Amino acid sequence: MKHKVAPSLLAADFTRLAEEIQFINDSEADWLHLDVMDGRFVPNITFGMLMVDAARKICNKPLDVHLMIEEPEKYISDFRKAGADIITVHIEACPHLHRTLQQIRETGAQAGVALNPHTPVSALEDVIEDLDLVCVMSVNPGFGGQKFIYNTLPKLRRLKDLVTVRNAQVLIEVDGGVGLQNAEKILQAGADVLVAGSSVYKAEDPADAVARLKDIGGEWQRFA
Ligand SMILES: O=C(CO)[C@@H](O)[C@H](O)COP(=O)(O)O
Ligand SMILES: [Fe+2]
Repeated sequence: MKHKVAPSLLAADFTRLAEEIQFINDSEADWLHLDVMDGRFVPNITFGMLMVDAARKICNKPLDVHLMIEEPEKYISDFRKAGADIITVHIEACPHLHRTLQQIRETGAQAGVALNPHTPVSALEDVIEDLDLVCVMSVNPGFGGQKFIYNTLPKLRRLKDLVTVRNAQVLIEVDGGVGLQNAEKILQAGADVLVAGSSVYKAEDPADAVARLKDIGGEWQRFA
């Protein structure tokens, strides 16, 4: 399966939001990634369901909503109604993760769980079958434009092994500091989805940046 690229709107020019969302339709991007932050789970506040709702009206590709919020279970149905296709919660914010994942799937959305850099892959052993996506954070969540944490690569290999051994239908997403300089290594370590904020939206030619990210690893993936 060819990997997916999901530009993160956080790095877009907010004075030209409609165009920046429309760009997803016109480029080779697979999904639009939306970073919801509450100022409690992470030390930053971004946007909520109104932005998801606005993006839904413009974007004709799946909306990948990354909830960096406490008590995400309170807002899942609102984000689904706003148009989220994939809803990802943080394992560190979910004392009843299994119930929260069921809640997401009951809305009809795909269920994702994100792991902060310090959270081990082993934390997923008992929920791997209840997931559609695992988002491996390769920066500490809260801000765009941070440096990729290289320990993420062995972590991805451990996650890929777990998914393979359990034959789980789970996509592995990597989020934070992803760009042309490291994408091939990330894909080789097992990623299926690259989230890319700054490396796409801050590029001179964002459509070309997406095309190049999509093109990486073409050969070894085809023969893998
Ligand atoms: O969730 C987050 C950050 O918390 C990410 O989605 C970033 O928004 C990705 O941006 P870059 O690191 O690619 O600039
Ligand atoms: Fe994100």
